[in-house]
Amino acid sequence: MCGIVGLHLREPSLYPQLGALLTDMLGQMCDRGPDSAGMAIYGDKAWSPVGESTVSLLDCPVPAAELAATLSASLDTTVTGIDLHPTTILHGVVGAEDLAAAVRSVVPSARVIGFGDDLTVLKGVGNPIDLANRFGLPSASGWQGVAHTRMATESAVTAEGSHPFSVGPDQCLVHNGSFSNHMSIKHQLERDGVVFDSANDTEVGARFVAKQLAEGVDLEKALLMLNETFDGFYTLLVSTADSFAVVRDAISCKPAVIAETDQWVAMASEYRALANLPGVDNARIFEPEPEEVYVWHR
Ligand SMILES: NC(=O)CC[C@H](N)C(=O)O
Repeated sequence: MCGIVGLHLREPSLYPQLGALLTDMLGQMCDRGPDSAGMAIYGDKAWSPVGESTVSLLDCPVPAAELAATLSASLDTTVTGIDLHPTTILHGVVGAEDLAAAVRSVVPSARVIGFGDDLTVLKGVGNPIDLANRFGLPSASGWQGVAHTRMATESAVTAEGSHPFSVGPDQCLVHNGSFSNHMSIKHQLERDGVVFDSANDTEVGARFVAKQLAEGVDLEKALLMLNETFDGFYTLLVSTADSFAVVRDAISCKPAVIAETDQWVAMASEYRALANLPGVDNARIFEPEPEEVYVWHR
């Protein structure tokens, strides 16, 4: 299984409710993925302050404040750290790629799991709703959020194997299913210089999409290329600094439902995760078609 939920808000008055709405959606999907969970929030002003970049990392060997002090000295700017075990968040007035590079050099054993101007990624092992509450997701705000509950198929149950996979700036990809040809695609990407963090099949999809985006391909085209390249089962929710997208494989046996109103676009593995959204009774609700790419822009 695995459970996916995502919410792209169009109506700014709903931004303060993003975390509460997403937590309720995630709670409905706990039984689809009890192993571990993760979430990506776009625009929370405490985790990703305006004008600063944010880096999320796993398994930081030192307290966030200590790492932040070291980074502040080496980058000559103020870096702030937040401990949300096992995730650590760092933000500062410095480019996201520069902050991520500095983190990798100061704490090479830690794993960068997200970076960007607007994005915070949180992941962990355990009951998804317990993790969400521990991270403080219910009080998060923002304009877009994605969450995932994992039942592992392709790699061990670890925080690094949990979704989202966020491997490009402000990008996030979550997956229900399993890719059947991911090893050959991974080897090709490695020959092209792409470096992987985990043995997970979903990371291959995320690295493939990130590579296309980095080369200037737009998100819709990148997902069409993914359709042409990847075999297996997949429902994917992919988000970027300004977009929210859904794509499924040709057979589409992994469930997905989309609901859309003037105020928001939401996607989930099952309708029950959408049932409490405000105004859902008047939403346009549909099941995404096989191999069709759906993209909404901010
Ligand atoms: N159950 C699933 O959908 C698993 C997704 C993915 N193959 C993983 O193992 O992380």
